[in-house]
Amino acid sequence: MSASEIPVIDISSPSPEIAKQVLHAASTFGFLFIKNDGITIPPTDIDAMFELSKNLFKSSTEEKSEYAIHSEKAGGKNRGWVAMQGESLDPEGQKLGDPKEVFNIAPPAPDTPFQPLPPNLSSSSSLISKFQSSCHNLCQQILSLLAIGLEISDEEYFTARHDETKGQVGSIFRLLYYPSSAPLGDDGDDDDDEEQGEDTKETSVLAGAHSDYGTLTLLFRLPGQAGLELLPSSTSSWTPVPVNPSPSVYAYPPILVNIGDLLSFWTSGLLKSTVHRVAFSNRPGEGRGERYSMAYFCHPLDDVLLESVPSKMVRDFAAKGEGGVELERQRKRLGFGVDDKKAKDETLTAREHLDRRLKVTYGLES
Ligand SMILES: O=C(O)CCC(=O)C(=O)O
Ligand SMILES: [Fe+2]
Repeated sequence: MSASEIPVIDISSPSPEIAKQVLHAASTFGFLFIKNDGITIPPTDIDAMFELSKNLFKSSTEEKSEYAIHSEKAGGKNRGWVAMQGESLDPEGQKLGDPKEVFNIAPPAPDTPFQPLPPNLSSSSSLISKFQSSCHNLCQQILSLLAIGLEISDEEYFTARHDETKGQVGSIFRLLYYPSSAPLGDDGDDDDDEEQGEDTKETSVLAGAHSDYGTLTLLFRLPGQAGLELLPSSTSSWTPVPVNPSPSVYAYPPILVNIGDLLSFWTSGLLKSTVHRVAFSNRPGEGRGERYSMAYFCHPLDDVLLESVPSKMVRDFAAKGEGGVELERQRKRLGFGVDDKKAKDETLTAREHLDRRLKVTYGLES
């Protein structure tokens, strides 16, 4: 496939026809663009969030490390700051962690104070929570279209399972920063380059190959800072995805959406959680500029089960033998270890699944 095949869909007037377009993109590419009409997620908010993110990552290591990921100060598990090489999205393929910094912000839960934030974020907490709710609302609109596209009789099947007013969800809004680098060639760490894979002499991998853990991800990038590449299951070559597929048509870059592992599980693999990475091609003698991105990872309520959705289309797909939850698990290398009897034999909840993925990503002990 080529990235130009990923459709830009206008969902401002939802209809069964639009639902089919969303379903088609989700089951073919696992990626789609949503047209940003300027209202869905106001571009001024996107710009303001990027400015906040730049200020945050420019602050000193001492300031950021006060809010270290998983720490009490940062509000607990999966919240707060991840230092350079602090996480590995592809632990089997990469020896070193990703050369990026990250700050994870959870959505405000009912009756719970906003997670503690460093001063340069907390002074804009109303912008952050407005941005998070715009993202959440867009995810709900897409989920509603997917339920219609899949002909699930309960059109609220997905949205009810992502209703943030009903309890704790695993969603995370993530700011990402990939620092610039000096030209490669004489850094003396050839061994590490080799460990990272065959093509790293020509390509620096900034975020290792992975699929996202949750339901849906919304991804925001800056013009001139593309970097994202997909590995469609039908091919073995990495396909770059532009920030704005058609700048002359779309005044605002459309919002990139990708299907996460949970939607893939729920639909026995009919919807594709496509493997992707962030890479930069090294031209001899040239360094790499810094890169910023933001990802909103939409997850369900913690107690939602990883079970098949009631859709004839999903049952028919699974019956053809192309899909199935077990197969999906193997494809995504989600055998959580031979000792993990529960993951093998029982239906996990969304929270149990997320905790297992985080454990692998961060090398957590419990
Ligand atoms: O930085 C990007 O463009 C993508 C990051 C990503 O795929 C992720 O954090 O899951
Ligand atoms: Fe990702």
